[in-house]
Amino acid sequence: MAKKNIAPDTRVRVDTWDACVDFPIFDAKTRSLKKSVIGAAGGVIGANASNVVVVEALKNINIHLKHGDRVGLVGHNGAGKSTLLRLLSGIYEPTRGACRVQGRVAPVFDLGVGMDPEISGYENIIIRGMFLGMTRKEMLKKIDDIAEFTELGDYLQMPLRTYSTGMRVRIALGVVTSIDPEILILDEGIGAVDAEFMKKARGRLQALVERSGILVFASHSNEFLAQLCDRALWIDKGEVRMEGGIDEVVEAYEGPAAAAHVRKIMAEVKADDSTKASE
Ligand SMILES: Nc1ncnc2c1ncn2[C@@H]1O[C@H](COP(=O)(O)OP(=O)(O)OP(=O)(O)O)[C@@H](O)[C@H]1O
Repeated sequence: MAKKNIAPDTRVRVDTWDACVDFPIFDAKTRSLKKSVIGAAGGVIGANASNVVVVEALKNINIHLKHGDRVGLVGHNGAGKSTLLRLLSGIYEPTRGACRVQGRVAPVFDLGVGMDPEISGYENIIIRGMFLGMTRKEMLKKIDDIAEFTELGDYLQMPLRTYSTGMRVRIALGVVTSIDPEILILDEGIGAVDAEFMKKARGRLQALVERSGILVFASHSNEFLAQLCDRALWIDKGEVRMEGGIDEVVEAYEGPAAAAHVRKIMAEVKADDSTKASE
């Protein structure tokens, strides 16, 4: 894709300073937890000063993102990736430490939020856009373009409850890539679309990130990470274990074969981009 010379917006930033998120679990018994337990998956389980069981989902997170950063989050189940996305979206406040997000955030992870199963795809496009801060009038101007992008045809007149997960994701991606969020927060769920559609969406997502700022994307799919991001954070038991290029982090997390696959995809994306740039 041809890079446009747009001056980076220094106002758009994401910063966290020693941010922690604990979940108190009031109905768990501390007596059965003799000491802090570390299992293979999940955050550390401990107890707070009042002897209430707490899950330490995030611990001392320091991240500093600026315009143009495209960061992937990798890590085991329960490592804290979704909690971090929610912290950056303002859904969770840090229990300790601080988190400051400057810019318009569009979270695309809870496809249930801002969508109504009983109304049509068309109407859902409008309410999803309104959920992300657009007006009805602005959405009406964009609806034809979004409808065409989703390729859902007559299905757009059917109630959303008749859609598959991937069809819902098409609507969510169509809406989010048609508006101009400054900070885009995506998770795994977008992997529910088929490969061909993802290829199309990738172009729009990349254009969106170039136009408007920061992407944070949590995924177990190295393929999607390599397509959308250029840096990665390995989240492990609520902490940032490593930060670096996608291939370096995947190599440390999953080994050389996975890293080789990531490098192959990065090379394909680069070749694809230079073809488009010369067109
Ligand atoms: N609402 C909640 N209440 C209590 N504990 C929670 C809550 N949400 C997450 N946790 C705990 O916080 C830890 C981090 O969970 P999180 O969902 O952020 O992990 P993840 O890295 O996104 O995992 P996955 O890859 O499986 O989606 C886990 O131990 C989980 O049990």
